[in-house]
Amino acid sequence: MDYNSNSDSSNNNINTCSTYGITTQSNENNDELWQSEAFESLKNKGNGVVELGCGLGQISKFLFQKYKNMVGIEIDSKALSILSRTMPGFDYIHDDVLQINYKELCINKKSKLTVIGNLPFYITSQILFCLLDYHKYIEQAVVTIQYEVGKRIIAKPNDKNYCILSILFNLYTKPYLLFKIPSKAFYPVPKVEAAVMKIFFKNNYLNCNLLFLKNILHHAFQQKRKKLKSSLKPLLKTYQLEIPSYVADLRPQQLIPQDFIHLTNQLFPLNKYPFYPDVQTKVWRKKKHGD
Ligand SMILES: C[S@@+](CC[C@H](N)C(=O)[O-])C[C@H]1O[C@@H](n2cnc3c(N)ncnc32)[C@H](O)[C@@H]1O
Repeated sequence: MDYNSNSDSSNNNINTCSTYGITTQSNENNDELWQSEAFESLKNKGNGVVELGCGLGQISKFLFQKYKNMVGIEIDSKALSILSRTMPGFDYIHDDVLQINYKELCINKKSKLTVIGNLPFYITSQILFCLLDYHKYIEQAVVTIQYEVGKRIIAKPNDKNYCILSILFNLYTKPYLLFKIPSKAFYPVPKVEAAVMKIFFKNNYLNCNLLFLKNILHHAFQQKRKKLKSSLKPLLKTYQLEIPSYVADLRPQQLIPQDFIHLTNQLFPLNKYPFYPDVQTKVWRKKKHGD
């Protein structure tokens, strides 16, 4: 099966910071990223620029110079109280990034969103799934994440990192793993390596019942060493369906992302299992998170 990816998961294609003129030894030098080419494409005063976890403003101070209409989201009230003194005029929302309604934010800002952030590692995946649920309202994202998560996002079929994140980010976005940031660039030094990702959100929607797509992906990747005829058995049994012969003996890592859409439509066609994307807006996020 052919796989036409926009990214390359090989280590060779992951630049080091110095490729971007960023030496890696100090926070000061990493600051250059936030003033750099990563945001060249923004045309206005940054109406749609949203910083997730703005903290004490280490990144915001650079962004705010350029994008006066940006907004930061931060859960820590102490950080915000300091920020409001050090950066007067900076607009922020005191809330959990997982509870924000990004559709409303997009409408209020009259602009698709550019999401920026040095993401809190403990909820990186949940934030990424949340952004996928709001993909229609987001133009691009530039985020620091764990390097391992970045490798999973850009992984291709048959790569050991190929997983649900790889499939969804391929379907909804064009993801690029730009470069690694050495741990010592952070304080306190994290146990894992970090990397910067740039993600362009495609202007499309997935034409299938997303809840069944999710179900199929979960069953398939929960037991990813098994053939699909075995891993999907419980789901197929519930709906009294037969697995199509062309995928029966394959394992999930052998399918390209589009194959999963195709399979979903074969097993759960929209005319029998309708799906209303504007009503069912919470698909990829965990149920307990906000809408
Ligand atoms: C890695 S720090 C980045 C801080 C700052 N932007 C920087 O780069 O130095 C992550 C920030 O996200 C905030 N944060 C953590 N969980 C959050 C959540 N659920 N919603 C909003 N902010 C959160 C933390 O308080 C912290 O300020």
